Amino acid sequence: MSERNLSAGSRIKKKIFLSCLLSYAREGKQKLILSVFLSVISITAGLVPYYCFYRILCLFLDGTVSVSGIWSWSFLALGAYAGKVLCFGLSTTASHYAAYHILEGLRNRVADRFLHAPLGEVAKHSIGEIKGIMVDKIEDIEPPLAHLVPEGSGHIVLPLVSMAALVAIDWRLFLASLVTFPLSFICMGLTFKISGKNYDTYNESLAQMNSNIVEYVEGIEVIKAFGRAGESYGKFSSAILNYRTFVVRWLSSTWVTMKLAFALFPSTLLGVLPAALLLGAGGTITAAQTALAVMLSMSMVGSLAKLEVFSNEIKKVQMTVEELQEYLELPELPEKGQDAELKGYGVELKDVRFSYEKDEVLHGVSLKLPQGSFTALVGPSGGGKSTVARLVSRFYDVSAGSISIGGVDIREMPLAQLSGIVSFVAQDNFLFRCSIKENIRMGNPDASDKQVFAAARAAQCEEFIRKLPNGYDTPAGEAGKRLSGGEKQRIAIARMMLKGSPVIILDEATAFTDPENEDKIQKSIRELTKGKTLLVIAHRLSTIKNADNIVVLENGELVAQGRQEELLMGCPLYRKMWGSHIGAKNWSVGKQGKEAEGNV
Ligand SMILES: Nc1ncnc2c1ncn2[C@@H]1O[C@H](COP(=O)(O)OP(=O)(O)OP(=O)(O)O)[C@@H](O)[C@H]1O
Repeated sequence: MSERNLSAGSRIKKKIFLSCLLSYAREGKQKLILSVFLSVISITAGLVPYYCFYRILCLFLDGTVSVSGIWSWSFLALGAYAGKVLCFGLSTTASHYAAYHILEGLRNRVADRFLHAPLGEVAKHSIGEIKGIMVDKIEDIEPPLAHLVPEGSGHIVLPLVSMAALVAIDWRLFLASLVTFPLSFICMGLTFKISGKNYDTYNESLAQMNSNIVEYVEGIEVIKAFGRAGESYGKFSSAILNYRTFVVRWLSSTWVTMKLAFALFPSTLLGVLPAALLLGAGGTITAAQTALAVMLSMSMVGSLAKLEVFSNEIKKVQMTVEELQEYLELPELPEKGQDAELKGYGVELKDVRFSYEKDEVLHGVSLKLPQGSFTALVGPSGGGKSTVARLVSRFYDVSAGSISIGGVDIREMPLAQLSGIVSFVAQDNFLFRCSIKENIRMGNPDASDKQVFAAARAAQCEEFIRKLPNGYDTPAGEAGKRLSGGEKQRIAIARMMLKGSPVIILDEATAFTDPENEDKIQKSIRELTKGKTLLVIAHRLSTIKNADNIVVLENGELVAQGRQEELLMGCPLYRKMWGSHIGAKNWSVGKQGKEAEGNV
């Protein structure tokens, strides 16, 4: 069991898991109360036919039997039975409604936590693990939740009423009904103890299996390319085998105690039947009371058996909620509630230090991006360029120092305000499962189709979108498979253009684009970002040579900054990078028999 799980587990023990669940029911709460109420009526109504039968028996035994008497008790029994069925149906409908509200609340809460947590916290969990908890585990608690509260409360009431009736007939009958309880409790306790011990291992092997499945499917291209199909399939199938072996062993370890508990707990008849017969034979109770005692004892069997199943289910729900707690309490980036008043959209980094884990990757970076300026961030790989971009977008908080926009520390403004101000286009861009048009419109949900098309044209998307089977209406999932990396990047740029935010960060945003299109996109970007604060990270130095300020970052430190001419004169690292870039360009253009320098 991981440390994270341990701490989450100990935290939840202080909370009552049921109240934690109910806190997510919101408008489903009234339905849940209604469901409990209807269930208690249903179960109590289920006892009425037994009572009616007892009264009919009394009529026979007393010699006062009449057709009208039998009819009226029979009608009452039938009416009560119909009421029981109706109330039960309404009760479970209401409880399913409430259960799905709780599931919705839990999923929304986890999704919201992921959105507000630092990216590092999200990255600690594999996709398989997250899918396992958000889809499967949460779904698994629906059936117990929908049946547990309404039916459970009804099944508690019925044995209580039956036992009270047994006390009313003769208290010894009540004691006799409890005779199998101690042994069944011992067996149940043992079952819980054995299951509980293995629950964390079960979760780990389930998460492992989920992760391997996701990895296998996601990495299928690499697996094929490197001829690792056999090896990867082996890893995948051994995770499934491990899971199966563990679960079978786990179930076998509790089989005997669980079955004994299930058999003994509802066996009230074992004590009540001999006791009722003895008391009846001795004349302490009447023959009708003897029959009623036996019927009452039999009426409890179903409820007690259900209660036992429910106790198992409750334990499972409790364990799932304990596990969920880690996600429900994922640390959030602290944020202010009210929009901050900014003095413009200039960005400033003051002595910024940052570590993803132990090692510091930015060592006191100070940088000013005046409003409306074009700043380029260049430097060797791993120097910290993308980290700066992620920090300005507040995917993480700085470890020391500060970042401000318009003179306000970005930690002092709500995340929604910041995301409205900053547009971030990364190298790998994600397309959502909706049409290409809607993917672009995500930049500004209020944009008209005309504005969406204009942004797509400016980002050089129009030509390839028109070639898709349904043009702009092609689903991105379908199109995603046939779009190149560069085309996906251009869609992300169109999205950014439509958003029109005052601070724009492009992190290798055109790296996959061919030179001809890149040139056009760069022109559009420059046109559309006029007056905006632009931060561009690029390896192709020709795309940023006209920047107002080129910042060279190496090993997490700012080595030099200035315009291209100044850096070529005063920064050996930049000169070397430029030389390599020109060399590479000469080589590629030279191959096509063109003049390189003229194009730079
Ligand atoms: N999520 C992460 N967790 C831990 N370390 C990270 C993470 N992302 C980046 N790093 C490390 O931080 C350092 C800076 O990485 P960063 O991606 O900012 O560099 P970069 O200059 O953008 O590199 P490149 O030009 O190759 O994109 C590197 O040493 C990298 O290994």
